[in-house]
Amino acid sequence: MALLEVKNLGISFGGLRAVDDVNLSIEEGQLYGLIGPNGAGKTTVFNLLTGVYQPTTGTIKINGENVVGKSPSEICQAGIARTFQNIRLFKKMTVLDNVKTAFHNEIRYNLVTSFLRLPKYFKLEKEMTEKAMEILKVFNLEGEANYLASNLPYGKQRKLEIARALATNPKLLLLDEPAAGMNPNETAELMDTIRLVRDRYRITILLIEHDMKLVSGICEKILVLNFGTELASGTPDVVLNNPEVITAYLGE
Ligand SMILES: Nc1ncnc2c1ncn2[C@@H]1O[C@H](COP(=O)(O)OP(=O)(O)OP(=O)(O)O)[C@@H](O)[C@H]1O
Repeated sequence: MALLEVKNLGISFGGLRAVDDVNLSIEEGQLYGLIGPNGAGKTTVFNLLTGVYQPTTGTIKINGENVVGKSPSEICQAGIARTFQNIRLFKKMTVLDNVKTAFHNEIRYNLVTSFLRLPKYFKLEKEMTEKAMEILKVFNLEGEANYLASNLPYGKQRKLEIARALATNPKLLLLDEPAAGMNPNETAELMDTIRLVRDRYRITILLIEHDMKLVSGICEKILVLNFGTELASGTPDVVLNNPEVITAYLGE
């Protein structure tokens, strides 16, 4: 059974069919790319997968469970986490605290424990700090743990967003243009980090990206959208050499 199984997914905004009859089957552990020209419907697919929008048609199953109709937080608990095209960190919080916010889904202590600073509070805080530091190490951000997120350079802010999404312990991680605004060195390093994250945490990754070097370098399969519909899908070498894809996207 595929980890993510999407069938006949569609949504309309007024008269515009932004996503139409999209099908997607992603195996556990796969690194999958979602590409297409501007306005093709890629971010809308992410918004549908994460419950931000409710589809007009179709089903979205994660490990066989249909998540259509669930709220974004319920979907996060079901195992789908995401990052955004424009960075959405808690800029006035430290790098460490940004990651720790992600644990509040799973680690809970009641108000009294927290208010009275009971021993359980310190124990859980220590555990969360250790777990967050472990994740920051994967992203080479442990040295900046106590910096304010806003003081990190752009490329590192992007990595911190991925670290925070990963801290929710997802089965499926959705990355919306993770390399946007990065220079070639930062992009190359990000590619290694994404591979490492997939291997170390055994998670499945679906990413939207315009950087074709990144897409062909790390994705095992690709789905191309154009005007909200599927234009092509398959391995990068087949898809990126498809004349229709070149005309619609690469040749634009
Ligand atoms: N909330 C909304 N209301 C109305 N139209 C919307 C809404 N969200 C998206 N759209 C429209 O749906 C279409 C698909 O947009 P979407 O942002 O998903 O494209 P995209 O492939 O992610 O583009 P880009 O690469 O530029 O980010 C566009 O025509 C967009 O204007």
